[in-house]
Amino acid sequence: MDKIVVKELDLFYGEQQALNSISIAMKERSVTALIGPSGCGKSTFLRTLNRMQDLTPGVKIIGQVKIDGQDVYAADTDVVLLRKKVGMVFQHPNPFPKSVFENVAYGPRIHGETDKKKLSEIVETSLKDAALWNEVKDRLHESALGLSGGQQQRLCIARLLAVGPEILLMDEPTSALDPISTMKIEELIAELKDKYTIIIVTHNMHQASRVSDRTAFFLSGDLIEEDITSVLFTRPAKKKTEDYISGRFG
Ligand SMILES: Nc1ncnc2c1ncn2[C@@H]1O[C@H](COP(=O)(O)OP(=O)(O)OP(=O)(O)O)[C@@H](O)[C@H]1O
Repeated sequence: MDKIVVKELDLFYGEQQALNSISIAMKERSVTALIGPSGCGKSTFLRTLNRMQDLTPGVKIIGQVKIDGQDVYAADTDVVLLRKKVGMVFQHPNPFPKSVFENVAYGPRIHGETDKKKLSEIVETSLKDAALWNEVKDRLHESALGLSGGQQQRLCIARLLAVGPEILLMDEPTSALDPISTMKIEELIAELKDKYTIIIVTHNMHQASRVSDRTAFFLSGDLIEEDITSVLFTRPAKKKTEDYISGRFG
């Protein structure tokens, strides 16, 4: 079933158009990778899915984004609920300067959970689901800033999972990590897709082919081609895609 359906989406930063009539559908419980050279609009597109662009002055968006059939840009959309449902992980892990426990408990608390036992359960489950529990269970009350970069990124994922999202947006989640930490995040993505719909921006085509079911290739604000990942990388339909994946530019 389609979880996200985008139709003819244009985005302008002031006068400059950064997305040109993007149409794409993303299935529930699947991983879609967004690839393309720097500045092609991958991150911009990703941020339209949970209205992160609302925070950028001068942005104009035309077209439609529907999640579970609901128009994300409708006037009555509750943006706080939208961001609970559509969580985001960034390029650089950004845990709060608080304990491991408090990082994960933060979201549920904001959404009104006060029961200590319930909070402990949520923290444990979220850390387990983010494949971090075994590494931090004895240091839950130590600062999150003492964790390694890879652990911090998994903590940020646990922090998202704690509020019960359905869609996870990942903007180059491993670009600041070493190869082993990267591998752990990739393994985690493979596990998470049983429950969540995942969209990942990556500069790394090997990563796209390892983690995603479908890949979308962006160029200069256009969605050039979107297909099953193995098809896009072996038999692309468009010349521009072929040039990019064979390393002729970008
Ligand atoms: N806040 C902003 N204000 C103005 N222009 C912006 C803003 N953010 C991005 N842009 C422009 O929009 C275009 C797309 O940028 P975007 O960051 O989405 O590309 P990207 O494909 O994610 O690139 P990268 O891989 O380098 O992160 C670029 O031309 C960029 O300069």
